[in-house]
Amino acid sequence: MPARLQPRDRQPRRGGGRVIFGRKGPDESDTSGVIDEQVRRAPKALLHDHLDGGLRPQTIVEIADQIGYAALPAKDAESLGAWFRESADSGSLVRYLETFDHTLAVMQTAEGLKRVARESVLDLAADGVVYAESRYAPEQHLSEGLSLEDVVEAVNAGFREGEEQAAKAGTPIRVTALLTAMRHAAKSTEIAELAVRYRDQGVAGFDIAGAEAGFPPTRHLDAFEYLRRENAHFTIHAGEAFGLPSIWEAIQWCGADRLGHGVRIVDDIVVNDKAFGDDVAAAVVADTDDVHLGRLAAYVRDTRIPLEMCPSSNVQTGAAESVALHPISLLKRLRFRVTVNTDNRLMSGTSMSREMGLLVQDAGWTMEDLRWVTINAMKSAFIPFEERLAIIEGVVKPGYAALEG
Ligand SMILES: O=c1[nH]cnc2c1ncn2[C@@H]1O[C@H](CO)[C@@H](O)[C@H]1O
Ligand SMILES: [Zn+2]
Repeated sequence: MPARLQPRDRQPRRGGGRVIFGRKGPDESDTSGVIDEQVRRAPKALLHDHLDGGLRPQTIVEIADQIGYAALPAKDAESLGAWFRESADSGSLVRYLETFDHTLAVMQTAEGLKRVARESVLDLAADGVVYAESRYAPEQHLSEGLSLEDVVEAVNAGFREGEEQAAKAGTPIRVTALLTAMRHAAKSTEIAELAVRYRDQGVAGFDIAGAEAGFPPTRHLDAFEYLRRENAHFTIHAGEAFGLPSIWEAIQWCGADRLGHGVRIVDDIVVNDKAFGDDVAAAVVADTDDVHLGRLAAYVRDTRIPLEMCPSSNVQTGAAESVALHPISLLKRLRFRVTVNTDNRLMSGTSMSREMGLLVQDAGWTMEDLRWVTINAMKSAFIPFEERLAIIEGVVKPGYAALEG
């Protein structure tokens, strides 16, 4: 029997009763502002954030106006932001992905890409993110004549400007790019080669994204085998809208370093002799002694494969019922290599602070848990080991220590 990792009585808390570093605040009814501020000030690391899913609504309106894009579903920033959140709330990944047509439309020029990239860095830095991997699919930005190289260089220029401005504003951040290939398309080897060509110029790795059902990871095996021969890093969106076969292929056929979402790994976990999905409410708070891992789930945990989990996004696409009942809390207690991410800040109306705040408020997470997932994320980042260590030791640990004091 594995050692019990958490006391049996830890139940998800809804609203009030928030916990700061494992203790309740002095006045329970008055801790929400304190914890929100603590979470915002805490150093955060983000591995899974789509550049084309994180635009400011105002920027979309302004660029659309400049380039004469007339198909926006709303004319002012506020209603446009609401439109994205509501449309993405469909319960289906395919419908969720349709909203990207409008963000991609304003990201077809070097100027547009650079602006979006710069602003995303500033927004993340202002939210307390100190390290981010930002992903996008270069093949989706070619409709106005840019080459793949033009796209990567424009985004990199925006990231560098954003980093400079953020440092000047007293919120230093390091941002690196992941190049995504779309899983329904046939450009993955070309994009993998692009990622390797720019590996020393701001690109840290590769990913595949898009509709999961019907497009298994092995469809892109050539790209993954090429990347492995090149000693390059990659993650795969798997186990979000499709279950275990997708995760198994991503790891055991393709050799993914990390999993994007991976939330359906719970399909290989039995809790109280029942499938996770049979009684999610009981499973998510179950005693870890009552949990049995199948071979794939055990492999993922044993080999410390990082899970890039995105609670709000999963609720919107129907991959999870709610943040309170999201499998991330059980996986955290089972000590999987769990990380917390935003996925698409625009479509979910979210930020790292909001995702973390929701886990505290709705699922009973503590600041200690947030520190743990932040260190998990830094350990799993695609930048070199000593640079990861420098951020953990020089930024994350002191940042949390200062909050605790
Ligand atoms: O959660 C997701 N699952 C699968 N694909 C996604 C998700 N979020 C965004 N994209 C897809 O990735 C592309 C490049 O950034 C986006 O254009 C979108 O189609
Ligand atoms: Zn994603």
